[in-house]
Amino acid sequence: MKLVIDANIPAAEHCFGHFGTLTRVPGREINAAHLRDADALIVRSITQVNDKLLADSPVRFVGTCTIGTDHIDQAALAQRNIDFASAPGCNAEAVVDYVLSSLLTLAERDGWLLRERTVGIVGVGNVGSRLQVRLTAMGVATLACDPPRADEEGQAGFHSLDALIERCDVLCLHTPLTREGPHATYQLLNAQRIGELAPGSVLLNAGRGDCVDGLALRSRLSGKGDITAVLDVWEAEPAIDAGLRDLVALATPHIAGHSLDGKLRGTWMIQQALARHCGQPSEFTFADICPPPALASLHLQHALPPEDALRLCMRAVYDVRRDHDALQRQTQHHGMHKGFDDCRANYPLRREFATLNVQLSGEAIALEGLLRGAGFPCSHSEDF
Ligand SMILES: NC(=O)C1=CN([C@@H]2O[C@H](COP(=O)(O)OP(=O)(O)OC[C@H]3O[C@@H](n4cnc5c(N)ncnc54)[C@H](O)[C@@H]3O)[C@@H](O)[C@H]2O)C=CC1
Ligand SMILES: O=C(O)C(=O)[C@H](O)COP(=O)(O)O
Repeated sequence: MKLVIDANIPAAEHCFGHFGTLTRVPGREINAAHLRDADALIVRSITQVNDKLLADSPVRFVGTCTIGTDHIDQAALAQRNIDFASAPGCNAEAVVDYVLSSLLTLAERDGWLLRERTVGIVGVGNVGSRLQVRLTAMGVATLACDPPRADEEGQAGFHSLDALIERCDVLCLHTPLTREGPHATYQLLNAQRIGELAPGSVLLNAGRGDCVDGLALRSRLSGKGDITAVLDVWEAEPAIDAGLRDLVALATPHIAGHSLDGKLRGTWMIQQALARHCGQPSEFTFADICPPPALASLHLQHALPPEDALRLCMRAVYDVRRDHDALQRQTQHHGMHKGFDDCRANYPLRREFATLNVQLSGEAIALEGLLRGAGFPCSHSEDF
């Protein structure tokens, strides 16, 4: 079997080598010529998989090691009888880590407390529901908006987007990009809704760039300048709008889900799907390919203000400011397209909160509920 695979997929040889010959190509460069004699195509989110790409190809399986599928023309695949798999939820925990890191960083910078804010979650699927669970466990009020789920499950527990805009201090977008249907998300946050955001509110988008009208956001930020934005995803990636980048409090290059754990989980899920496609048993578990973290535990032994304790643990694992600084630096030196993609291709090793065990003793034991809620496994230690 011949496989064409995005060069930026970790553990590719380990997961796919036993299926046949691998040709590794940077995701944005994969073209029809690469697929002329390929049997399977394995991508991440930056390869547009459509009729044009598949026109002369014998490919029978396409897998994307990502949650999002808006880069895949699934109708074109179905028409050609090509088996398709994505990796739902693979990096959802990493996105939640990103959101918490961002909100706690802004809270510190601007002098507010997350537990005193109401967070609106738009799109309550794998990412949004995990975010809601963690925030609730941390004592933070949340409101959920998910009209497709509300249609299916009933309205209880769901609110309209307009209600969230009216009632929330923070709005987090975790919707897929869809352009058709009653709940299409293309420019869900349009100029009118951006205009309605209350002064002092925070808008965070870690779904897809096209769900927010970037021009309207730019004009609100540069005009009144009375809201704060966090953007991980952008219109026209990788050639993002420099003006908007400069106005956004935390600007990152589509890396919210880029934990090693999340990427490996995506690779592993697609390896399983390819094994099913080939009628082969899957040969290894996720634990076989996921290495132990370099930092496995830390010990807190004295009382700390709760959000300081959270930031301490969080930054031992992941600090969103590093990704913000890298995007500024790389795009200023290399231009938008190259700078944005370089940050992603050379992304430093990042693990998830769940890989850090927080040992607690003395007065710090009182922090257990909060830290567990935020996603850190905790244990008690009397050894120090
Ligand atoms: N920034 C990043 O690195 C990452 C971004 N993503 C993006 O986040 C999106 C969401 O991820 P998951 O939660 O795992 O997907 P999911 O498919 O589990 O959940 C998406 C939810 O959004 C809801 N939804 C659809 N249209 C809506 C609308 N108009 N208003 C409100 N809710 C709506 C759906 O009903 C569903 O519950 C992905 O589709 C992907 O585009 C995912 C992973 C990483
Ligand atoms: O899973 C998704 O959906 C994502 O957006 C990915 O985490 C983004 O990763 P890349 O494929 O863009 O590296």
